[in-house]
Amino acid sequence: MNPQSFGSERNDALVIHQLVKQFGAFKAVNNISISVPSGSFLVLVGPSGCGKSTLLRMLAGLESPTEGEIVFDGKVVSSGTDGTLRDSASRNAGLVFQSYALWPHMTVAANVEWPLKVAKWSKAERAARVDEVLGLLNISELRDRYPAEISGGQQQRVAIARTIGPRPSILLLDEPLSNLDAKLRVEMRSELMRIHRATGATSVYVTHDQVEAMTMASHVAVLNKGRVEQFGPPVELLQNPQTTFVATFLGTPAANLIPATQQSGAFVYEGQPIARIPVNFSEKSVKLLYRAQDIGVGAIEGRPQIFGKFAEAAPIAGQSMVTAIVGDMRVTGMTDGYFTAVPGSDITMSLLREPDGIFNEAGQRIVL
Ligand SMILES: Nc1ncnc2c1ncn2[C@@H]1O[C@H](COP(=O)(O)OP(=O)(O)OP(=O)(O)O)[C@@H](O)[C@H]1O
Repeated sequence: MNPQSFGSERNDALVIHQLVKQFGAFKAVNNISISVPSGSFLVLVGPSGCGKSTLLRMLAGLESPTEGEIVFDGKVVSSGTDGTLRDSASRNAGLVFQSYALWPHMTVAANVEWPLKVAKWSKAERAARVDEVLGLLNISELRDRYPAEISGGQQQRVAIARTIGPRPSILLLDEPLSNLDAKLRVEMRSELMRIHRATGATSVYVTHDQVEAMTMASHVAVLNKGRVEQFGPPVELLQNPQTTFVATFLGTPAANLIPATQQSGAFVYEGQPIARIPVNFSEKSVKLLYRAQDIGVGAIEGRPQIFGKFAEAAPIAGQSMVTAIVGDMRVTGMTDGYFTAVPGSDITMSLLREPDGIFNEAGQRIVL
């Protein structure tokens, strides 16, 4: 398929088409295709080394693809086929890094003005735009300070102001909050969402923090070893993970997966029947998905039980999230109030409902 027509047919602002980035024989990005409409907030999430930054650097034009294409607003900006590599200005993309890299010898206002000068905006337009973006980021009063005279969180705001100044249609953010403390991170998350809406740009945001991904995204791509494990709206990924990797990577706490085998008409774990077998189901060995809220703490009459050793409990909104070590698994359930026990002591967990998904041994969801 021609990616250019693919992009314009779909009318999507960002189309990534069969993208590959190879370092020697190693494929850091291995055949990724994703497409999102204008104004989307696409989050790339995944464990360390899965290829998030490499993909973002290709979107920014800092790396060229080995194969495949990137299409912004219907225009091919990078192509592994014909070697197209537009620079970041002509691809109308703005990049915010983890490290803010402000120019230390320039004031806040001058830092924000600089890219507008480079883009040859007139003096009056520059002055108006600097006022506007400093206002948008709530840092107007810092305009005459130097980077060394403001806090880390304020520097981050300046870096964002500088990036959105030239009105990029695509905003690329590489773990921009990772240098901030926990409280500031949460505040800046909402701020970034507000700025995203105010600019109308299509944003691509890289993080390894799945909570950040789930709160901010309109679309999430979960990456694993250079490939997309699953792509979709955050709720869809949470409710309907297609692989055990996604099920255990997303969600707080992550879902539990209990191995089971078919024996005399039931799924059995450690000799105990724990779940019904769906009709016409042939797979012998499976992994059953249970949400933490579907696992109770203690023996509950009439429900299948599993036995382990107490590991830890964390209070969450009036409930306790209780984790047991069961064989070589961690199993997390919920109970009302504040739970405590001696680490290593025996604990019984009850499965309150039938599993919320069945996966084969290769980790793929079995569609019933
Ligand atoms: N210039 C390079 N040369 C060789 N290998 C590279 C290069 N850049 C990245 N890699 C490798 O490609 C893989 C993906 O790296 P990348 O930085 O994209 O991962 P990431 O998902 O962003 O990780 P993190 O969350 O730790 O930042 C890693 O195994 C990395 O070592």
